[in-house]
Amino acid sequence: MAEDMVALRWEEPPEPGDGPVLVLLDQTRLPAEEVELLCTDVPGLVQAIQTLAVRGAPLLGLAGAYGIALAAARGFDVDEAAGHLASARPTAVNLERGVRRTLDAFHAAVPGQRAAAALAEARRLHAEDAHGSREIGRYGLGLLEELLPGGGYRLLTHCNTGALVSGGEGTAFAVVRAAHRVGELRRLWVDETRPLLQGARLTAYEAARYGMPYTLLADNAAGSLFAAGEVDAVVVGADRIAADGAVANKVGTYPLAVLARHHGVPFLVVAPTSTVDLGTADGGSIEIEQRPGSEVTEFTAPYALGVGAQQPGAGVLVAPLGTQAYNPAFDVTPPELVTAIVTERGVVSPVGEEALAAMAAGRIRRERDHLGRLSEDGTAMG
Ligand SMILES: CSC[C@@H](O)[C@@H](O)C(=O)COP(=O)(O)O
Repeated sequence: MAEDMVALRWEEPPEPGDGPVLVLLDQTRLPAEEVELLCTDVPGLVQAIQTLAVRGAPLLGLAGAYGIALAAARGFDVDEAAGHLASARPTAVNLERGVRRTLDAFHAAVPGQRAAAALAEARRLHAEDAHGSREIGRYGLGLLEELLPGGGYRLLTHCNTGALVSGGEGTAFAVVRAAHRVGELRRLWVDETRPLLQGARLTAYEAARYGMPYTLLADNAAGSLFAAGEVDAVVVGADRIAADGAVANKVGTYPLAVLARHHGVPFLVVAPTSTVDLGTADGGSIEIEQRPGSEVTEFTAPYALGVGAQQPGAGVLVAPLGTQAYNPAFDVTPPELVTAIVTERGVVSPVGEEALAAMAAGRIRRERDHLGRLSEDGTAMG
């Protein structure tokens, strides 16, 4: 089995006196080439976040956390760095949380120990993410076994949620990996994920790497696939889950949820509890990132997508010059369309405010809660 890709790593200075480096696998260059991007300052990291060289909710959390550690180690103004990093992209709550956690650790330490404390906290988050990802795969597979007892799953996924977004195997893709490992992945349907093609460029890349049976489709081909009865379950990630269970994820997720409901297919959202934001009441309160229209009006070949090459005019125009484009990066799926949310603590189903709050408070009992049914005292029962 192929090794997991390392999406992000911390490199200590080669010589005393040099600063450490945050090394990112530049996701804008995949699948054409595996190129590393070296970040030595906060503006460089902010640019990498905004151009999607580093992306996906859990990895954004790690990038934010290590960004604070980098700022601290290199003697930059850490509070200023935190402001720039946390606001680099607005929708994935993990980014601001990764920044906040590390910043708090930095300030809590005594002077002289602060840079080390920030780095230790970033490393803790990294390890937690890897561990959480394993648990997510386990719970997700358990849920599939329960919902689809015949095995041989045909799963549809959107965007990219694998090792490229995580310290481990990812979120929704960790469930796909778990199904593949036990020989029950009959087909992975990969939505290409317009306009930046995270499905085609990244998920297909990961699926091929791990020898999965996968097929790529244009996003608008999903309807005919459901109609043909070819999808057993949809598995997607999340960028922010509001207190009522509304899910913000890559644009194109909501239409899949509507299709899934129409065709009676389970729609599973897979995310660490760090993506659940009880401070955001509902889907309407989630800020949705709007991206440049040029991502829609122009085609840019993946191998030319490198950081800096995403300026308007860098690609080939596919619409009349001056065309306005609607380009939200995410959409919101209402909780009533979500069959279950799979986290590293267990499965929440049905999705609702009370169940999510109990889960966030750690009151889901492991092993026995695949259906997430709540007992009188708010704990999950099997
Ligand atoms: C675990 S990844 C979950 C989400 O972050 C993922 O589905 C997604 O929408 C990523 O969007 P991106 O714009 O590529 O950062």
